[in-house]
Amino acid sequence: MQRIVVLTGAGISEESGLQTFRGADGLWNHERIEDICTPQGFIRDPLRVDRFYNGLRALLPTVHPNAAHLALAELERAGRERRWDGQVTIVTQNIDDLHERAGSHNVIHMHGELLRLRCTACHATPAWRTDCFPDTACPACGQPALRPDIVWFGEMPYHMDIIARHLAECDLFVAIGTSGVVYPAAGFVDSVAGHADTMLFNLEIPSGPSAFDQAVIGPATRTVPAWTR
Ligand SMILES: CC(C)NC(=O)[C@H](Cc1c[nH]c2ccccc12)NC(=O)[C@H](CCCC/N=C(/NCCC(=O)O)S[C@H]1O[C@H](COP(=O)(O)OP(=O)(O)OC[C@H]2O[C@@H](n3cnc4c(N)ncnc43)[C@H](O)[C@@H]2O)[C@@H](O)[C@H]1O)NC(=O)OCc1ccccc1
Repeated sequence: MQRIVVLTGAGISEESGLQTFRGADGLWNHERIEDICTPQGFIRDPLRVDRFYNGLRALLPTVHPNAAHLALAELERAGRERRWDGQVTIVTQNIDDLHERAGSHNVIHMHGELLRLRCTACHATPAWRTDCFPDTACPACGQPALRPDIVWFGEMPYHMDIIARHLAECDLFVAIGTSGVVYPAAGFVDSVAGHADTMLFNLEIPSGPSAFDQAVIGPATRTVPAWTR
């Protein structure tokens, strides 16, 4: 049984029409990380943070999974139906729902999900609704303590124990569409060195010596289906 862990970043959703963070027209070119993607920024100006994520939430119904998302979902299905002796686990840094909409089930959102909220009082994670604002009462405890269920800088990513187990057991680690700048995700390739082969699918070779055994350069909608076929 081949065990594959696939780490995905904003680059896999770029051809679906979702901006990346650091590309030419990246999200971080228009907003300061400190204002939008830190707990301090949310405390300082929750409406501004809400406006930013509502902008992304409004986009989501207008975009669709692309050939790279669909290829990964098909690979998972082939494993489940024993057409291939293997298992795929997707660990995504993305907060969009395109992997699930493509049909993938084994998806771990280490940085949270755009369509979820989290109550800082009772830790419930209700689904986001259009009529939700920072002062909306939590449906579980009634406290006005809801925030986006997104991992911001300085906060511990989700499911790190499950992710660590999958990384320890995998024999192939694949990274797709990520710049390898943000930790702990950027350190996963080093953590599997010695027990797994490693492949990178990206538009460009990241700077510095590549930690990957193999790099496949090009748009993910072309390179990923060619790899899974
Ligand atoms: C900037 C960096 C140096 N800072 C960090 O890493 C920090 C601090 C830190 C921790 N450890 C360290 C070690 C060293 C240095 C710093 C640190 N890390 C943290 O704060 C993390 C949390 C980080 C998570 C922050 N949240 C995000 N996202 C959610 C929000 C949101 O989404 O709005 S990060 C966000 O940026 C990250 C990078 O983005 P990418 O997805 O890689 O996108 P990017 O635009 O950068 O690149 C796109 C790539 O795709 C390629 N591409 C483009 N188009 C295509 C295409 N068509 N096809 C193929 N490829 C393509 C491009 O070539 C490019 O390479 C992703 O993780 C993404 O989720 N938390 C934590 O460490 O907690 C500790 C802790 C421990 C105990 C207890 C408490 C706390």
